Amino acid sequence: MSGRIILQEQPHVIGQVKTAPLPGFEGIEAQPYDFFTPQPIKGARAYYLRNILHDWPDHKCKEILQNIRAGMTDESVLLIDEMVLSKRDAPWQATQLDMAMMTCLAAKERSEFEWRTLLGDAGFEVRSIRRYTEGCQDCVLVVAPAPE
Ligand SMILES: C[S@@+](CC[C@H](N)C(=O)[O-])C[C@H]1O[C@@H](n2cnc3c(N)ncnc32)[C@H](O)[C@@H]1O
Repeated sequence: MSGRIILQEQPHVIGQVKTAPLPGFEGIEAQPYDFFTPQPIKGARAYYLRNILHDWPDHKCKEILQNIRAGMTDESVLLIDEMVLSKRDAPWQATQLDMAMMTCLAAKERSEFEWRTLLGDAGFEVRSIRRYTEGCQDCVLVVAPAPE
C-alpha cells in the first residue's frame, strides 16, 4: 500500500515498542496518542478502530468518535471492526462478552440499532456493514461524517 500506516496507542503502551520499525510490521509508524484528545492525524484516507468502542459506554464513545471526526475530510472513512449483535439468537460467545463488558467496564457489545444510534449522535452516517464471521458476529462498519 502506498501512503503511511500509523499505529496509535496510549503512551505507556506504545512506549514498550523499543525498536523502529515495528518488528514484523516494517513501514508502520508507532505514535503515542490518547483517543480522548484531538486526533493529530488530519485527513487520513481511513481511520481504523478494532475492539475499541465496546470497552466504553456511549458517552465516552461519543468523545472518541468526535475526536476522530474532527480530523476527517470528505475523503476520509472510519472503519469500525467490532461485533454487531443479532436481534435474536446471538451466539453465546457474543452474549457472554456483552455481559463481561457490562459488569467489568459499564460498556457493551452493540446491535445494529445501537451502532446506528451512537454513530448518528456522534455525527456519522453508516455507509455499509460488512460481516466477516458468523460465529462471533464480527463486522466492519464503514462510516463517514454525516453531511452538516
Ligand atoms: C480491547 S484492546 C484492543 C486492541 C487492538 N485494537 C485489538 O483489536 O487487539 C483496547 C486498546 O485500547 C487502548 N486504549 C485504552 N485507552 C486508550 C486511550 N485513552 N487512548 C488510546 N488507546 C487506548 C488499550 O491500550 C488497548 O490496547
